[in-house]
Amino acid sequence: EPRAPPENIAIIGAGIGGTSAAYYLRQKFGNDVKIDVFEKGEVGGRLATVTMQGQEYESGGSVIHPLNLHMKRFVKDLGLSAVQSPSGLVGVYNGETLVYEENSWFIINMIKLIWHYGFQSLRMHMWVEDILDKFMRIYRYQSHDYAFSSVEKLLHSLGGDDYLGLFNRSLLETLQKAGFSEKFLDEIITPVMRINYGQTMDINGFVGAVSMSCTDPGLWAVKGGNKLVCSRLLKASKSNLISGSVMSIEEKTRTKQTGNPTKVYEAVYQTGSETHSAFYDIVLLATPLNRKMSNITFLNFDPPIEEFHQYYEPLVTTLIKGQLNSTVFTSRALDEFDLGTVLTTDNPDLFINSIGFVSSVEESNNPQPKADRAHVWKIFSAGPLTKEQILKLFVSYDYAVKRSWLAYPHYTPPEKCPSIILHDRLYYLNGMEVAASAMEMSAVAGYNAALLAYHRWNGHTHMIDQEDLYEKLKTEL
Ligand SMILES: Cc1cc2nc3c(=O)[nH]c(=O)nc-3n(C[C@H](O)[C@H](O)[C@H](O)COP(=O)(O)OP(=O)(O)OC[C@H]3O[C@@H](n4cnc5c(N)ncnc54)[C@H](O)[C@@H]3O)c2cc1C
Ligand SMILES: CC(C)=CCC/C(C)=C/CC/C(C)=C/CSC[C@H](N)C(=O)O
Repeated sequence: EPRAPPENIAIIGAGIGGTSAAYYLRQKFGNDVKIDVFEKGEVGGRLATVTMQGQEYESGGSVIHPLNLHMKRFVKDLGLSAVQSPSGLVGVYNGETLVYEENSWFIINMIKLIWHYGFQSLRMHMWVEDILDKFMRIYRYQSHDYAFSSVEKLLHSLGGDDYLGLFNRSLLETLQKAGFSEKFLDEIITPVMRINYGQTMDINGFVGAVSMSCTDPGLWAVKGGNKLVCSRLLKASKSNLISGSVMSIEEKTRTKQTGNPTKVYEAVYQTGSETHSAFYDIVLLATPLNRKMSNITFLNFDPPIEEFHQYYEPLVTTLIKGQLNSTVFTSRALDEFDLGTVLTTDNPDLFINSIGFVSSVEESNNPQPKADRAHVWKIFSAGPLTKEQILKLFVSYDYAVKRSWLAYPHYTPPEKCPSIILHDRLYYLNGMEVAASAMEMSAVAGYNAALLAYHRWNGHTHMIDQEDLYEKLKTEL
């Protein structure tokens, strides 16, 4: 007889990871289970917007890759729509001059890239494409309900030891071994790592490939804001949103009038000034568990639940409406400055990682800012910008809005991913970020955790950590 479904499930965190998990748990366990989703801040988490002059702009997760099939499917299933997110013409600034500038003519760009870097740009594109092709296998595995009990086993299922090896070596080591030149690595690869992860090529090779995929055409975003996916997933999953902060989790034994005593988890949480507790059969932790980001204490577990010390990179997103001082980057006349995004090399004198022209969440990016007009620009920096620094970058500005984050893991390969199964029916999603931090990665983690919880609840061990899945499913239609 199939086991009766659980009565209560708790998900801590209403970002894309937690809300994806809620969506898939509902699909697997059916309509009778109660799903509570706890959120201490805004639904969406690191998918967030800031408002300037009545317009909303992405301040957190902004672009989605065309091959991110979970995000694509959510937008379709949840009645949302996409807007294109072109970055406009890209330049690379080294603190003195633009070492590379894109041209609006494709053929000119090809000639410039070959002139400066030979065929390395083409080789890089092929390396990234191979890694993303293998990553796409996860969608077939999950569509057949297969789950993995660790991030390492999931990565290994995509491409064996070599794929897992990406995760254990730095991007620098990987690309040096592949024969890429220092000039190409310093002027093209490092600036992309700086805009996407605020780090250098010391990050692991897998997240480096994920980061480089952001140079592909066809990047998009959700019209109205990427965070809408989370609120719509919550609604579609018929979950209960509890606006409160979970402080502790402890395993308890509950005896009922009928039947045997059962093991449950007690979650103690605060809403406003009041403290409450509730009991759950299954708990999913959909937030980074380091103290600064979630501050959840695991009480009386034996053995104790590991402490999480994963350092997350501080990052500040600043949105400024003003007229860019293009003379910072080039001596050319203002009206000849046509770059939409300026990346930077790893120069300690530079106080920004990047600056890019952005449109509101309601419209597609118009990639061609007019140099003589005030636009909204998004700046990523390690710390808050001073007024002097802003006045260096802008001839004049009307508004500046900033949002500070603990944005992504600080990557230090060889990486050791935290466990997904922390205890019998206690699951952790955000270890996936140690492989790569992106909204699609959290959606994959949410789906995987939902499948894992479902199969472990029902004893479907054959659906977990299956070897050679790629070969097994190759013949499936
Ligand atoms: C500035 C920035 C730019 C980015 N750009 C991109 C991009 O362009 N494309 C892309 O794919 N990714 C991007 N990312 C990464 C992406 O946004 C994240 O990987 C993803 O949103 C993480 O989702 P999550 O649900 O795993 O975690 P989060 O979004 O962090 O959600 C965790 C939630 O848990 C809540 N929480 C924590 N502790 C508790 C508690 N004790 N009780 C209750 N609630 C709790 C938090 O408030 C939070 O809402 C960016 C991130 C940042 C910061
Ligand atoms: C998960 C896979 C296979 C692909 C995801 C690619 C992707 C969208 C990665 C996001 C990387 C990231 C964290 C970017 C942050 S900055 C984004 C953008 N450049 C901006 O300026 O907002």
